[in-house]
Amino acid sequence: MSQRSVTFVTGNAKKLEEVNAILGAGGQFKVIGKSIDLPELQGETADISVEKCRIAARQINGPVIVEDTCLCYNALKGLPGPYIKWFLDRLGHEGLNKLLAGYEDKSAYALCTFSYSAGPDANPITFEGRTEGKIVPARGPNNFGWDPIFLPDGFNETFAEMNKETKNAISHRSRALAKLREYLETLPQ
Ligand SMILES: O=c1nc[nH]c2c1ncn2[C@H]1C[C@H](O)[C@@H](COP(=O)(O)OP(=O)(O)OP(=O)(O)O)O1
Ligand SMILES: [Mg+2]
Repeated sequence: MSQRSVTFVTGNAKKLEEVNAILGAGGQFKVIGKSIDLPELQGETADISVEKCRIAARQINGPVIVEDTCLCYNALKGLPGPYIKWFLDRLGHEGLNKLLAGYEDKSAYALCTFSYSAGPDANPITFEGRTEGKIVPARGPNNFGWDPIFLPDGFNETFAEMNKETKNAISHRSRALAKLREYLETLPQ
């Protein structure tokens, strides 16, 4: 079995670490990280991911994957969604909890949308993964984004408290990557 190389364009080292651990497991795929902070559209998540992917494919001039991650509050009808990066940056974990102070419903979901492009002229294809949970006051190490405030359904530990293997088994990212992997396996070598 020969190994396939996949170029993942992201400005986020933690994402790359997880994609390496998930897609790289088993040795079938070799993930090559390219650190470029790509411009992002406003709008629906799938469109953001697709446009990011087009830009990345042009810059790399070859096959690429990218992803866009959302944190969506049900009480806020899906917001902050794709804008979570800026909400987290300005409000912090406490502010992200306070946003829900006026609501009983603390439920939220993490949504990861990968896009794959075969090259600069190809149309990107998207793969989504979603994990349901709720927003809680921060618990656990503050190593990756909003992990300390996301408590996945069925668990007593936040994403930040659980070990990496557990997060990677149930995360939005791993669910999207399972679909992407299946697709990549159908491509000619
Ligand atoms: O599993 C995760 N657990 C906790 N936090 C996370 C996760 N995944 C992304 N995040 C954070 C990073 C950023 O604050 C925002 C998504 O924004 P997003 O544009 O997708 O990521 P980014 O700009 O850091 O990297 P990229 O260059 O791939 O766009 O949520
Ligand atoms: Mg980004």
